[in-house]
Amino acid sequence: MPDSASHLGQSVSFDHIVKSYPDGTVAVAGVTLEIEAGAFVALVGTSGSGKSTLLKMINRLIDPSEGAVAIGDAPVSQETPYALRRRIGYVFQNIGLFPHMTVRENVAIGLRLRGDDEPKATQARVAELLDLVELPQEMADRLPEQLSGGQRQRVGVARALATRPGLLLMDEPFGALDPVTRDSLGDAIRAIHDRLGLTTIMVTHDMAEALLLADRVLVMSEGEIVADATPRELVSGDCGEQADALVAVPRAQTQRLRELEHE
Ligand SMILES: Nc1ncnc2c1ncn2[C@@H]1O[C@H](COP(=O)(O)OP(=O)(O)OP(=O)(O)O)[C@@H](O)[C@H]1O
Repeated sequence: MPDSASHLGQSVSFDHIVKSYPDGTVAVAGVTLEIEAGAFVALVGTSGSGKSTLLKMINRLIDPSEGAVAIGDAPVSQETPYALRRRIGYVFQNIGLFPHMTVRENVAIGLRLRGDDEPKATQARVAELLDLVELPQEMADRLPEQLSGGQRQRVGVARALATRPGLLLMDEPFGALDPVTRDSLGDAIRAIHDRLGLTTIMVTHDMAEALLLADRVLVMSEGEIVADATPRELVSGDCGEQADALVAVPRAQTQRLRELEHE
């Protein structure tokens, strides 16, 4: 059960979205889809398939050339990018913490920007967020350079959730991490998603990660969604050539590990 009504996930819709650039590149070539409130969706595909472009059109880091994106019933184009981003959590690879600010200051930055900086309340909220991302409280006074890569990503998640957004966007959030850290952070994110009742959209090129964490997997190729299926459906096959090729990678690895066990 979600523990905080104020986070409440929202639906996201893409209506005939195209993004093309002056040099003729078509990054997104006509995407229409609806992501239901509360879903954990993974966007997978090979490099250059348009995943990041599609994600960044939700928080207006990129505006579409054609079509409309909406959160709930509200078109994102009607809100200023600044206002929009204050209510959408965004986590990306190498999270971009401010190096001269402590963990506490980094986590609280969104609260401060909206004028919500009463010291006691901020302190309490930061403590709550550190608990949520399973970081020890004593790390609040450290600088980012005094943390491991995985710990820094956890700070990034805490910062993204500080203002209680209902929507969490993640672009390769575990990209730079070792496999063990990646795995435990993935589990932590999924638990946070469930606990807060968020809508989460995660870009990854790792099909295994998508299959293990998401409820629904969208496969992109050359700017189009070529498969839209649950992990179970993807593993069963028949979700199209590109999807099958991506699923074949973790499948072959699992098979090889099984063989090693019996050698
Ligand atoms: N400013 C730009 N001008 C021209 N083409 C661009 C621009 N930005 C992105 N592209 C192109 O748009 C396509 C989609 O890029 P995008 O970053 O969305 O892919 P991606 O699937 O997220 O890739 P990756 O997994 O490598 O991050 C790519 O071919 C990229 O080169």
